[in-house]
Amino acid sequence: MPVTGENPALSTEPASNLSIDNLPAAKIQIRDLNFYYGSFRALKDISLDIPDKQVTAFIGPSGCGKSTLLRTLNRMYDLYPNMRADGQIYLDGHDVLAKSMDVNLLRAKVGMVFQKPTPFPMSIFDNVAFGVRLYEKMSKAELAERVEWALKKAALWTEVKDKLNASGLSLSGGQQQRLCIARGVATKPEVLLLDEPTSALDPISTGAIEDLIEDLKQEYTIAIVTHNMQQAARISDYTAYMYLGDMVEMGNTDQIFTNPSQQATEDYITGRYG
Ligand SMILES: Nc1ncnc2c1ncn2[C@@H]1O[C@H](COP(=O)(O)OP(=O)(O)OP(=O)(O)O)[C@@H](O)[C@H]1O
Repeated sequence: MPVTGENPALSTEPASNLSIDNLPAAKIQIRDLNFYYGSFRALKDISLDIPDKQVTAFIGPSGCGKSTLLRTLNRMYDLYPNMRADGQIYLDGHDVLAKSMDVNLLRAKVGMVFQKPTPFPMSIFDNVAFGVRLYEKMSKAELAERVEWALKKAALWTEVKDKLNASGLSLSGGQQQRLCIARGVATKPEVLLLDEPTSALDPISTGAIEDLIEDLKQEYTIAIVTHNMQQAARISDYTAYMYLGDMVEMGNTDQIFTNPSQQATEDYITGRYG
């Protein structure tokens, strides 16, 4: 990570809308973040910390800006000329929004898995090896070892170890999503962004991916967008509730689900919203 826009002063300053006791060290700090699609302001002065090696869930009604926030964290919007972010995002104190930020390196550190499984039209092995080949130089044996490691992490190895040359597209939906997670962890990112990763999956595949998230948080910082309130309650340590581009409240998941400080949060989680 190039040393650009370092701002160590931020690291001890918690964001003001957090109601969190003993928040672990922040991996990502977001301050006064606004995001625009053309003239439409989809994120409004968002400030929050994403704690290191924890699962943070983003919940809120459709269109409130959850995916936009996630995509801002690894600058997925960069290719679109009419989209822009202002404010500050720091990853370990490095300014993510700085022009000088190496975006490829950023995306190697901050991996993303999307709602729909998106395997590349290539073999299972090549799907997982894709990002590794892009970012690292290693021998064939080392690459094979890394692919096996990633497939094991994604709880897919036993199902595919005898058909690594088969197309990624030949797998079931749940397997394809675990393949995408394997591709996501293969580059050993520090942060994993999961945008509704189980919304297209059956309960068994969903359970497998939830177990996997629990396991992955030992090593990775995870931010997940989910519409499934039970899922947020089951797998996250912290929960942030968003509404119409605002960050209404963030807190310990138990506290948000049992004793939120905002009426709007309570209305949403108890199903009274809308
Ligand atoms: N490419 C785009 N161009 C213009 N506006 C967009 C674009 N993508 C999203 N928006 C708008 O930005 C706002 C936030 O959208 P976003 O997809 O982040 O919401 P969300 O909370 O993730 O919704 P959902 O839960 O339905 O996925 C919405 O008003 C949406 O219409």
